[in-house]
Amino acid sequence: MEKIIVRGGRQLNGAVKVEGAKNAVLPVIAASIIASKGKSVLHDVPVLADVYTINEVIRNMNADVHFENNTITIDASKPLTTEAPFEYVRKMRASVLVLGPLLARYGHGKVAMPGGCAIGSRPIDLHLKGFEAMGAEVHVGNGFVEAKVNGRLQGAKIYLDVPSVGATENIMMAAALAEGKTVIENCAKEPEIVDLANFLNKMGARIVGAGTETIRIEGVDSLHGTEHAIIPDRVEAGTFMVAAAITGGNIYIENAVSEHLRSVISKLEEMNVTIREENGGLRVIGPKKLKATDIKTLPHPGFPTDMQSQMMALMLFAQGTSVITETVFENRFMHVEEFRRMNAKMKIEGRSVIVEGDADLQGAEVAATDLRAAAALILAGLRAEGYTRVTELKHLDRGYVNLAGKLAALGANIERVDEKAEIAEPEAELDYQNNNFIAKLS
Ligand SMILES: CC(=O)N[C@H]1[C@@H](OP(=O)(O)OP(=O)(O)OC[C@H]2O[C@@H](n3ccc(=O)[nH]c3=O)[C@H](O)[C@@H]2O)O[C@H](CO)[C@@H](O)[C@@H]1O
Ligand SMILES: C=C(OP(=O)(O)O)C(=O)O
Repeated sequence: MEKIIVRGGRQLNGAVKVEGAKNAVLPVIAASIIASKGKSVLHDVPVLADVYTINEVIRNMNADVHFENNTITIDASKPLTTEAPFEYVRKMRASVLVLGPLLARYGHGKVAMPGGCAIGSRPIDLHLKGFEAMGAEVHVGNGFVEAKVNGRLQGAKIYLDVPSVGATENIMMAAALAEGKTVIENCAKEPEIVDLANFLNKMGARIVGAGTETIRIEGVDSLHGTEHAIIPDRVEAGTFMVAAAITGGNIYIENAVSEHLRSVISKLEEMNVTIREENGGLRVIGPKKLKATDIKTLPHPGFPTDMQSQMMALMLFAQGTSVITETVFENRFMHVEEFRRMNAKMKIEGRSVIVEGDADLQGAEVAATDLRAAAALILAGLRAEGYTRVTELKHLDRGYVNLAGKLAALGANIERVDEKAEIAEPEAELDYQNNNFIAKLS
């Protein structure tokens, strides 16, 4: 079992490059199986556990997948099988995104029903309602969801009760090959939706309006493989922004797209963090004193739930009390208990957490409860007193490429070790010339 050990107290400085976005590449890989002709070549693909999982899902369906040097080549032109078993869906809920492409191309798809996860119950009713509106028959039973249609899906007008990212993606992919026009109203507006629409359009789809609350899709008869570069990961960028802010450091984040990070930039600025656009990236400079603020997570362009726990770590060091309200997932506060192990003073009130600032945070052994919680605990460890040990790194590896290595390159005192190595290597080995930035900041 591996863990990350971080010792707080170092200011982070330097430059870091953001990878391609996990949440953009997963739907794009799922969409690649719609192509009945030609190969798709995807660039800037992050080397993540989730990418390996979705590659396995489509390989298992008979697609040829080759992943090397951040590029994936996918040939799905051979006949595919139309089933995704539980072993993949259990590892990664985004496996359910193959349902729309399968239904569109073959008139049939069967995927293990994704269960809930640490952040909430995460139903897929809106995906299924969309398929039904397009004429599919949907059956849920024996742990599977199966959708079929006789002939082609039919274009339809679909209103989403909540702007679900996954439902928008699944319906958009299905509608790309449906007969006639589909209109998705109250759809998700995330940058990853725009990236998927751009990919599908390069494959020959006719989609307009991605990034707004109404997407219009004119179905076409077939789609072909294409070449596409994945957009940069706004959540990874946001995580490094918090790393600069929490250590009072100065980090240049190459590839960070300010347009995708408006709400995060605005909240960090409220907390006194300096942020400048520079050569196609962002420079982030942490202040001497962070100011408390309040955050409410919302669908894009509101504040992203995937940055909620990292901001909670930052609020611990702000002057005053901050409040975080989580409106997207009903159970995304599992990390609060772990922060408390580090001596954080936090109170959960319904869907809000009241975070007491000026924390006297102390290193402790803590467990990641989801992938963003893993990052948040590491961020807190950068400024906590002593050693923080973060376990359950399988969550981190789903969504971050070498986070410990990248933070170390920026000056953090951080190591990833397996438990045996830690016993062999006493804490003293990890010690360093403490430049004590906390003293400088106060
Ligand atoms: C792989 C990927 O891109 N994951 C992201 C995606 O997840 P995902 O696509 O699963 O998230 P959704 O936008 O679908 O979920 C948002 C809310 O809608 C609800 N809902 C969703 C679908 C449905 O059929 N019925 C329903 O009620 C969910 O329970 C949740 O409360 O968007 C989330 C919200 O920005 C992010 O946190 C995830 O990182
Ligand atoms: C919740 C997340 O991802 P997923 O939807 O893949 O679980 C995330 O990226 O923070």
